[in-house]
Amino acid sequence: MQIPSLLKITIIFTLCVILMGAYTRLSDAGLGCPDWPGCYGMLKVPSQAHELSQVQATFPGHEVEPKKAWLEMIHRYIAGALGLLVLLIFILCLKKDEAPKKLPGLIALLIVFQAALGMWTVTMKLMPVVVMSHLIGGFSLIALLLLLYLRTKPLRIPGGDAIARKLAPLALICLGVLILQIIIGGWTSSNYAALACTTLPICEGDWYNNLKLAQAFNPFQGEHDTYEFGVLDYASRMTIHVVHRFWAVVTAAMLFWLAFKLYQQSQSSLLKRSALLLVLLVCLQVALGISNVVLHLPLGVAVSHNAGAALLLLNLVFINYALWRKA
Ligand code: HEM
Repeated sequence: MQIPSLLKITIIFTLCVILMGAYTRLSDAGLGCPDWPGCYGMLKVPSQAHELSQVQATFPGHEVEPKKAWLEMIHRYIAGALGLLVLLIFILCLKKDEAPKKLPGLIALLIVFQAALGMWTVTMKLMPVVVMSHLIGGFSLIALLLLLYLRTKPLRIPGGDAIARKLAPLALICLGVLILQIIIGGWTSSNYAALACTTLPICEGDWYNNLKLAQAFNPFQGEHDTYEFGVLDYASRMTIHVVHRFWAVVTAAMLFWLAFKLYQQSQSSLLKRSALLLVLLVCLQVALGISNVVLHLPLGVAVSHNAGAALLLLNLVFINYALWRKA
């Protein structure tokens, strides 16, 4: 199989792993298996009588919840399969003279680090800074895979669009703004701050005087037996939520501006289509964010909000690549 085809499959597979991770976390199944890499020390979820009595002996006080444990194990197995795909891509790139070497090497290192973050997510009992880093690791992985795909593909992307090329710095700033919004989103979900503010357009009560920025964004939250369901007080959670909403306004405005400029100035139909897709994705993402609040975080909407963020990131990586690429 050709490297670009393999990369295409791997990118789609990575999106599935990211969504499965979000589904697992939102189903409160992140600690479905309290150990790593096995589940209660086994390759599959313990279900037989003798396995359950072994669990009682090695994990006293723990009760196996099959649904949660399976979600966690399926996520681990498909993430393992993704690791093998990434390794295969790395080997194929090493073998092929004209293929890039550094980028696949970086991706291979990233997936090893991502596996370590997956382990720490469990062993450090859902510590928010680890959970958020794991989410960012997944997003970085899919973005770098797309970059590699674009670099290995015989390109039909315009490189000589001199007018649109002037928009490259704006596109890069927009990418930075979006990445920050994704990080704040990850911080919102890993601190269980989604429902700390349920009115629109801003929070209930005297929210402005209750903002606690320093506490809300302190990555060190002290020692706790578990961070499941969050350890921050209400005001800090509300602050995180408010910042995510405010930065969403900045993000949406910047991305709309980029899309408008790109559509207006680009000579290429591919870039014009990317600009239209950007507008569509921003509208969808904001609508899903608002639905998260109004409908009290239904699983399907929350997972779709995660997918929307990943697609926005991919679109902006593509636009940046097309604009920054040498003619
Ligand atoms: C460009 C706009 C936006 C982007 C890129 C974005 C991105 C994200 C990301 C990446 C997450 C973490 C998802 C996860 O951990 O699975 C998140 C969470 C969240 N976002 Fe947004 N978001 C945007 C706009 C909004 C808006 C406008 C609202 C509400 C008015 C909103 C409400 C939320 C809520 C409530 C969560 C927490 C969900 C949870 O606990 O799983 N977002 N966002």
